[in-house]
Amino acid sequence: MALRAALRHKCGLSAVLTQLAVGTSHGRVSMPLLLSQQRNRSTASRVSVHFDQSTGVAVMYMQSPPVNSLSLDFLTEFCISVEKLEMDKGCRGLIITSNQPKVFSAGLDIMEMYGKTPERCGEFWKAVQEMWLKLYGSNMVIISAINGSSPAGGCLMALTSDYRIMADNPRYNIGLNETQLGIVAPFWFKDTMVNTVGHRSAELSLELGLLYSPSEALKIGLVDQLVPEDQVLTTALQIMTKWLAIPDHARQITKSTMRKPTIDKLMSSREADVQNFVSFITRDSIQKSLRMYLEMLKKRKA
Ligand SMILES: CCC/C=C/C(=O)SCCNC(=O)CCNC(=O)[C@H](O)C(C)(C)COP(=O)([O-])OP(=O)([O-])OC[C@H]1O[C@@H](n2cnc3c(N)ncnc32)[C@H](O)[C@@H]1OP(=O)([O-])[O-]
Repeated sequence: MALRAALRHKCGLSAVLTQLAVGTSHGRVSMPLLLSQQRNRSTASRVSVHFDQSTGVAVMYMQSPPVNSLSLDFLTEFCISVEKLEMDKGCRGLIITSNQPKVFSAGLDIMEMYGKTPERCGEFWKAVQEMWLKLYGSNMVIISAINGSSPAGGCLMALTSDYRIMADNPRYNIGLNETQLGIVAPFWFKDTMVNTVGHRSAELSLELGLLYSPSEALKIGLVDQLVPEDQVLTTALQIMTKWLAIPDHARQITKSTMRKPTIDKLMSSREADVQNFVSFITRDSIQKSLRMYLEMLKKRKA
């Protein structure tokens, strides 16, 4: 009851305490749950958060069909959910995974960058920054349970985690493939990649817009562990237990020491970064590249 009241007080949003049992398909496990998320009256929730108070671990399922692309609506709901967990002192660990088949996240929603006004593009980019800041600077242990492909912004999301576990399925890929769309990953995408795989691998990866198979991603350190597809979430829960055995304050200060310079760099230039994105993405030549890429995606499907 106290937690329920606290959540209401802190978030100003409805928090629903409920006991649920989650099925065992797609690597999901059964556990008692606290479901705490924003309810949207007109649309289905794009994220679903299952919080086990007894372990202090929340599992966040992205469920925005068809491919969990990061639209403004998705990012808004996602950030509210992360913020609520961050404010809940009982929540020490967060696992991010997907409820969509074959895809973790297709990255930024291309339709948010194509044919939109500069104002709308700016609003969208602020939301992308917000997602990165919330995840990369989180006090929680964050583990990505990557149960499908994860290109571009999907890869960025995974890169913000403390640990990445990917399904060992050669049909999936992960990487910052922005140059293949004719667009440029901003400095903070690049810095997050460099911090993870080192300068040379990041340089090759970003310039060529490489998408890596799970085994290639493991080789360069883009992911930390591969497991059979049906074990991604259960492994994430096991690994989380190890991370939570470290005293929070020591781990959090260490994490902050590692990440603060990268975070400060964006914090000190957020507005300039928005202006830079808007002027770049609204160029005719970039809009043409995006249109061609969208057509290619449709053709590939046909
Ligand atoms: C400076 C900026 C930095 C930018 C960073 C980014 O993240 S840029 C983003 C870079 N991202 C990429 O390059 C990833 C591009 N996507 C893919 O490579 C594949 O979709 C997949 C591997 C994620 C899933 O394969 P699959 O065979 O399971 O699925 P499928 O291919 O059949 O697609 C189903 C439907 O979803 C649609 N749609 C897909 N992605 C996006 C999107 N991001 N957005 C919007 N829509 C998207 C697709 O058109 C199709 O629509 P339709 O025809 O039904 O109306």
